[in-house]
Amino acid sequence: MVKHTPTSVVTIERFIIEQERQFPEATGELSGVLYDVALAAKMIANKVRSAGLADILGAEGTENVQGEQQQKLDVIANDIMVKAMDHGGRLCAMASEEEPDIIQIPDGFKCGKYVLTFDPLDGSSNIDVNVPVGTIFSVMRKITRGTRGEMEDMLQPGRRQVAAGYIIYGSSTMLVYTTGQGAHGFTLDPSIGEFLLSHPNIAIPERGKYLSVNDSYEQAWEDNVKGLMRRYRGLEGDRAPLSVRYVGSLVADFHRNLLGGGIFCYPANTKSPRGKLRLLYEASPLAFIAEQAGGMATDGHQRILDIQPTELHQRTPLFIGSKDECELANQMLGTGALVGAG
Ligand SMILES: O=P(O)(O)OC[C@H]1O[C@](O)(COP(=O)(O)O)[C@@H](O)[C@@H]1O
Ligand SMILES: [Mg+2]
Ligand SMILES: [Mg+2]
Repeated sequence: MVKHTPTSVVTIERFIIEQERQFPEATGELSGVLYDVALAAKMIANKVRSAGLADILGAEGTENVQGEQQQKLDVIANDIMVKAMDHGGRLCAMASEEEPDIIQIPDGFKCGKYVLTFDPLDGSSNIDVNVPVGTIFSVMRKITRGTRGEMEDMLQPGRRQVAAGYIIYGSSTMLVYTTGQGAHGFTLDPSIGEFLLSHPNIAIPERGKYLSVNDSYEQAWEDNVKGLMRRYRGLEGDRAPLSVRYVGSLVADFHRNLLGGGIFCYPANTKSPRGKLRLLYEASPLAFIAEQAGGMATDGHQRILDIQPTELHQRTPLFIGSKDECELANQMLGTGALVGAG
């Protein structure tokens, strides 16, 4: 792989090609999928940036399959993703947080060998208050015969992902992705409209600094979860307390912890016994990134990437980020017993 100096100007397209060259058998189809995602990201970034001026804030007045009120930008971002991805001839089907069923490739367009699942706009509750939001995506290879995408192609464990990533629409727009060769970050240079390599080979600190959790659910947590949070906060055992940071946009909380070290937790609670976050297009893609950056992702009992999905919109408890904090989660939740100090 070409070594880039901090000053070399590397567009995401060039970086994707260099990665592809590592695989002589590569056809370029996966690279094509990543180009299309980068294009969709620029178009969504444009909408998010001027949302306040364009009357696209607020609720759409419709509900999605999760029973959530859809925001106008949820629907706009979903449309942009579908329209950017459905005619390139690389995908055979898609699935989105905002659509109940599999999104088939329209008749007349060529079907390809990949499936894409995505969360078009993550952090919807933060759209109207100008707090960072994101987009999350995951790519897997088609495993069934025939041209059309089937449920079986979607319901694959995360370890089968061939690519995954997210875009954060924050003070700058960044795209972070992996194809299993490390996790790399690109910053959108608005003056030229290009994603440029800014964070090659991201490595998450082994021991975290931040704890991201919505503890307004504390009353609804199991005792072992409460015990775990007391450990993270240094209220029990001899760990230094983590500093609490919670934006309420998974992508933004994850991104901070990926760069600065920390753990994002969305445990199950009596109201949401399977947690809130969706396995296929939130937990699995971020788990692939976390592991490629030297971190971990677990539901407290097993590796997120080993969970066999059974439903398109299934949820999972999520503990993701620095290795040290994730291992403590496994220790304390896996056995359910309160583990000794430290
Ligand atoms: O308000 P809560 O319960 O803390 O949930 C916040 C979580 O819900 C989400 O907004 C769910 O994602 P969507 O906005 O894509 O539905 C996450 O981004 C975030 O981490
Ligand atoms: Mg989301
Ligand atoms: Mg969403």
